[in-house]
Amino acid sequence: MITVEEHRAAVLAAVSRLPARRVPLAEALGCVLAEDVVAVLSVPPFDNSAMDGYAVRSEDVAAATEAEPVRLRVIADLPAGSGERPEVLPGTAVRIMTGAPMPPGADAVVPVERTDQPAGPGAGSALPDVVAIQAPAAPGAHVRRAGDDVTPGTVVVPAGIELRPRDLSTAASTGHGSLPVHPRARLGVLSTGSELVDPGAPLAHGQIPDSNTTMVAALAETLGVTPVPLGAVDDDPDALRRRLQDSLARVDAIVTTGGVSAGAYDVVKEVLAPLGEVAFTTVAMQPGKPQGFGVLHEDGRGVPIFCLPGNPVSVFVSFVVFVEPALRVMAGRGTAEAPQTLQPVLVDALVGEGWRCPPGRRQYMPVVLDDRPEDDGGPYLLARPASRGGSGSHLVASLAEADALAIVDAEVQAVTEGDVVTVMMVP
Ligand SMILES: Nc1nc2c(c(=O)[nH]1)N[C@H]1C(S)=C(S)[C@@H](COP(=O)(O)OP(=O)(O)OC[C@H]3O[C@@H](n4cnc5c(N)ncnc54)[C@H](O)[C@@H]3O)O[C@H]1N2
Ligand code: MOO
Repeated sequence: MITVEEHRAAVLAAVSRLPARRVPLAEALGCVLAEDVVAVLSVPPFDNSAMDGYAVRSEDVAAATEAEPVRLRVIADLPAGSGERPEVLPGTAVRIMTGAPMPPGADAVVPVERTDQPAGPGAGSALPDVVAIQAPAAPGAHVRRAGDDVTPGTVVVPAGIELRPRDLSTAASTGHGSLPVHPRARLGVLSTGSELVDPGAPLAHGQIPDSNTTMVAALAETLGVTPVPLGAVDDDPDALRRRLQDSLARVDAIVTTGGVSAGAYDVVKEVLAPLGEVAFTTVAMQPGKPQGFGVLHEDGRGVPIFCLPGNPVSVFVSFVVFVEPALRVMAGRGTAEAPQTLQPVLVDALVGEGWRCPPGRRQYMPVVLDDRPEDDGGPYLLARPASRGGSGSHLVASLAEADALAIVDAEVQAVTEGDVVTVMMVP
């Protein structure tokens, strides 16, 4: 048996960041930006109105009051998006909407509420011949200047960040329709086992719902990875071989579940072990002992393949401990040199109810966390097993109860009430 660290190091040595490519903004959310975003456009791109109202020459309206309004001839209407440039000469005004370009000659906007005209659409929205301005407007009033926010050439989003919705808005408003990113990985998800049927379908004797495909695909989505469901295959070596061959071109990595231990029908091992590219090993952990990992080659590209054990809790733990770090490296979000970038957050918890541990294997125990009422300087969280059945790798239904995985060293034989354990917060 090898240690968790040894297996994870072997995995990380074989994966690398996906090469950067340009993707449309709609596909860039959550991706790591490969190059600085440099503004091509100013924001705003032109002087424009901040209010619905009338574009005027400020000197024309300097003396305007409600009692003695200044009357200006309305020469044009400028909705946002208008490409017209009517010139505002002394004694005239242009009706203007928020976001429309300031017309030449005008240097201020009087909001519609400071005129004799009705506000809003509908009746009364016809363009008047004359507007009575009831308040003065200083030069620049309600005008948003071109480049107020950003001018061309400015770095607006730095390379290396994980793109958030507002970064995408910044890129769009500064002139970009696509960005160079380390793209979302596509993770092929393949379950094996002749006992599997689709979730929700009726079961014949001996059959069970395929819960692994759904869980692995959803785990991928929580990481911003695109799941590519490859279905469930029977314990038939030819069918598995064909499915893998047909799938390689459309994925960047593959997770299989099941078929990796010592059974007579453990088909994943049977098909992949002879290729020599995938090594099968046992890792000193519980659950998740049997593991396969390697790199398949397709068109000059390496496609890492994780062959996880079939038991659903083993799949969950193996995903978090081995697959997630690799996917984070592929996305450019983590590196082997900074382990905290590869896994969910670790915190301490006080044990409220103990459990037994397997000899010689590090245990990943699904636990429920409760807040502690005490404030004695100890951990704020209280941990107890998520399932009365302990850490059996088939106890899939109670996995939903768990908030975290308690990590217990291989030498520990039992965790008892009052111990402090490290727990990994899991999705
Ligand atoms: N003689 C030995 N037997 C087993 C060993 C061993 O060392 N020697 N190891 C045990 C451990 S530990 C594990 S974990 C499992 C791993 O087995 P496999 O990876 O070969 O998985 P399967 O046998 O295909 O399935 C195991 C279990 O999980 C259920 N399963 C499988 N796929 C799904 C799915 N998609 N959705 C829901 N449940 C699934 C399957 O029905 C089995 O009950 O091996 C032990 N045996
Ligand atoms: O290692 Mo297996 O995953 O215990 O159940």
